Amino acid sequence: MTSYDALLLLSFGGPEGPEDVIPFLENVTRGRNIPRDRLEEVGEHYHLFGGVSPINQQCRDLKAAIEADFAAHGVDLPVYWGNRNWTPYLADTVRQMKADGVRRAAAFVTSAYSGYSTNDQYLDDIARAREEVSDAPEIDKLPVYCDRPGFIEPFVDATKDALSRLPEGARLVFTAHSVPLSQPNRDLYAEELETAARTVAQKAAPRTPWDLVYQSRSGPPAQPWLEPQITDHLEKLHGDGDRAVAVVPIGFVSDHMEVKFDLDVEAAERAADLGIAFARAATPGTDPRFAALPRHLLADTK
Ligand SMILES: CC1=C(CCC(=O)O)c2cc3nc(cc4[nH]c(cc5[nH]c(cc1n2)c(C)c5CCC(=O)O)c(CCC(=O)O)c4C)C(CCC(=O)O)=C3C
Ligand SMILES: [Fe+2]
Repeated sequence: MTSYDALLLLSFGGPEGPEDVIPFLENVTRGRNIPRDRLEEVGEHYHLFGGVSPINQQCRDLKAAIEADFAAHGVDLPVYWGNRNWTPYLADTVRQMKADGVRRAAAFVTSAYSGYSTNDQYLDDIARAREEVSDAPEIDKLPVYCDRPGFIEPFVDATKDALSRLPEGARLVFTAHSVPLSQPNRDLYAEELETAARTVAQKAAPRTPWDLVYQSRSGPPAQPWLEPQITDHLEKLHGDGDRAVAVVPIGFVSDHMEVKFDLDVEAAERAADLGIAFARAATPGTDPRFAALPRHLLADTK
C-alpha cells in the first residue's frame, strides 16, 4: 500500500516532572521573544499539575492506538515517536530509526493545520533532526488533515455531547491557539480553522450560532496576535445576554495543557464568574477514527 517502512508520530513534547518545567519552557521559547513574566506564569500552570504535562502520555496512548489500528488492518509498519521540545527528542528518535534500518518514514504530526507553528515549524524540526544524524532516513510529513473525517467526526460527536450537558439556547465557541499576526501563513491557518469550525457546527448543530476565537497568546503585550481571546469573548457574550457556551478546542488534537489549564481552569472560571454555563468538548485524543487517520493518509501516498 505504501513505499514507507515506518510511521513517525511527531509532537510538541511537555515536561514530565517539576524539574523539567523550566528547561522545557526554555526549549519552547528559545529565540522567540517571550517575556520572562509570561514564562513564570506558564510554569505555574504546569506546577498546578505536578509539573507533568498530559501531552506525553497522550502521545504514548495515541501511538498504541495507531499500532492497534495498523495491526487490525494488516499494515506492517513500526511506529516511532519523537518531540520538538522534550524527550523523546526527535533527533534521538531519528537516530534510533536509522539504527533499526528505516530508510523512508512518513510523519504524522499532532497538529492538523497549515501555518507556521502548526506545519512549517514541524518541517523545520524534521530537517534539523535529520541534519544531526548521518545518512538519516528520509522523512515526509503526511498532509495537513484538518478537513478529514477522522479529525472532524470526533469533534462533531464531542460537540453534540457538550451541548447535551447545557441548557437550551447554548452557543458554540470554537477555539484555537493564537499566533502573532506577523507569523507566516497566518491567514491560511485562520481560514482552515474557520472551515473546520463551520463544518463541525453544521454537522453537530446546524441552527446553533457559533464563533471562532483564540487562546493562550503569549509574546509582548504590544505585539498583535489573532483575536478575540476567549476570555474577552465570554464577556462580550455575557453582555449580549448569552448564558451557556459549549467550547470546542478545534485547534488541538488532544487534551494537553492548553486545554486543561487555559480552557478547563482559566476560561471555565471566567464563565463561572459571569454566570455562564460552560461545557468543554473533548478533543480527538485516541478516538479510533482519529487513530485510523495515519493509515488513511498513508493510503493516499505512493
Ligand atoms: C499554533 C500553536 C499550537 C497548536 C499546534 C500544535 O499543537 O503544535 C501550539 C501548541 C502547543 N503549545 C504548547 C505549549 C507552549 N506554547 C508556547 C508558546 C507558543 N505557542 C504558539 C503557537 C502554538 N502552540 C506560539 C506562536 C507561541 C509563542 C512562541 C513561539 O512562537 O513558539 C509556550 C511558551 C509559553 C507561552 O508563552 O505560553 C508553551 C509552554 C503545547 C504543549 C502543551 C502541553 O504541555 O501539554 C502545545 C501542544
Ligand atoms: Fe504553544
